[in-house]
Amino acid sequence: MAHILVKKSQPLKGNVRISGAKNAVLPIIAATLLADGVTVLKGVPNLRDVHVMSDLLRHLGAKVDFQGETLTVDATNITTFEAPYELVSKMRASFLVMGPLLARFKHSKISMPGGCAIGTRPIDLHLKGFKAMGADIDMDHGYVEANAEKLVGSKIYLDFPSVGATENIIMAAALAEGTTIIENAAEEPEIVDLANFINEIGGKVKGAGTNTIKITGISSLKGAEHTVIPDRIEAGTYMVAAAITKGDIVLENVIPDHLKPMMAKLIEVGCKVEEGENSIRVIGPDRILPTDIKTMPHPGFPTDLQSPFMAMLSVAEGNSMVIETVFENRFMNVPELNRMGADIKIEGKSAVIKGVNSLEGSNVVATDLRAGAALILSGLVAEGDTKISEIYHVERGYVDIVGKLTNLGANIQIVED
Ligand SMILES: CC(=O)N[C@H]1[C@@H](OP(=O)(O)OP(=O)(O)OC[C@H]2O[C@@H](n3ccc(=O)[nH]c3=O)[C@H](O)[C@@H]2O)O[C@H](CO)[C@@H](O)[C@@H]1O
Ligand SMILES: C=C(OP(=O)(O)O)C(=O)O
Repeated sequence: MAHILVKKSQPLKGNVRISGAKNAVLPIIAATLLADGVTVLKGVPNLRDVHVMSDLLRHLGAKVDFQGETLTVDATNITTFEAPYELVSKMRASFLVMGPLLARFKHSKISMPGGCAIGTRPIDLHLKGFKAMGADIDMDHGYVEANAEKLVGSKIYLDFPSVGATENIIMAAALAEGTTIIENAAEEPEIVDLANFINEIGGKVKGAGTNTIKITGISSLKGAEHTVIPDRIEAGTYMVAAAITKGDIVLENVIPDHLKPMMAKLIEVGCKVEEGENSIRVIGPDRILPTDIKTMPHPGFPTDLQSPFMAMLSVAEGNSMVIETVFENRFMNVPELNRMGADIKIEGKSAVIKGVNSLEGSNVVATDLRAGAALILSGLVAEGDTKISEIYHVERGYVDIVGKLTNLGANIQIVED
């Protein structure tokens, strides 16, 4: 098992190219199951989660080839509709194959994704959507089995704008008979990218990016070529890296519109932010100013950047508050930050952060993907060595984070234990 060793670093400076979005490409790979023929995806990030999703599609019988940033899928001949525990337990997004399999083959059996470090993460809203379209759902021995004679378009109101449920229902509806309307749908940019992809393969999805999405079912879909949007969460993490190290970083390959909540907060904490057409420059202040953050579905502040922002606020000049409203257990990194000398107290959904003057390098554990990124950011400004273990979490979502930070001047390396 390897760990990441971070030493106190100089202000990070230079350009960093942002990779394709993990949370866009995973549902899009699932959606390739809807199409006959070959689909070519460009700008695909070389991440552990992308390899897991590729393996899952191969298990189902699809041909998948991943070279550089191009992923080619031919899902014309699917040989099984079952996703086993071994593959689903590696990554919750595996459950996104249920909608497309059900739509195309009227049958699907997927291991129930369990909870994870950040919360219980039920799938009731996904299933509510499939049932409304006419599927029978059975739960047995840890598996969810869905069967339908045919899927019929329906009006579905989501109790919460779940990203995954919105995606799974869009994919199921793409090949259903008639029209599906999703109300209180998630509005994240990744939903828009999925809808664009489905339209490129011949589908009819309207309204993605708003809270009402209308999908008109089509009888069959054909492969196409699509370029994945840049990763706004990876981008936000490098923006915090500039802020916390008093650095000056230009992010290339970003869509500034997707980063509005992050830019607004960074300006509040004292950063200078310059927006280009496909780039953003962030210049960190001498000392971070305190602020409050409340995570919300898009276009609110994203929960996936809550831990990196908290790491930054832990060294602010004053007190901040972070309220996590999306996942019930996303403060797992707090004890680790406190081990590094941060002063953070949790009260229910809120974390009260007393800014400290400095952090101390320690042995810490990456409890989840973004918690791991937060610890790397803290390590960049902590006195001494920070040794972060369980780094496979970080590798799920950041392409070559050690290489990209090193290019910006960070003192960071992977050490094989
Ligand atoms: C692969 C991917 O894209 N992951 C992202 C996706 O996760 P994911 O799609 O799992 O997140 P959701 O939007 O579905 O979850 C948001 C909240 O809704 C709850 N819920 C969800 C579904 C359901 O059927 N019932 C239910 O109660 C969840 O427990 C959670 O509290 O969106 C999250 C919210 O922006 C991000 O943090 C994740 O990075
Ligand atoms: C929570 C995340 O991902 P996942 O939904 O794949 O666990 C994330 O990207 O921060």
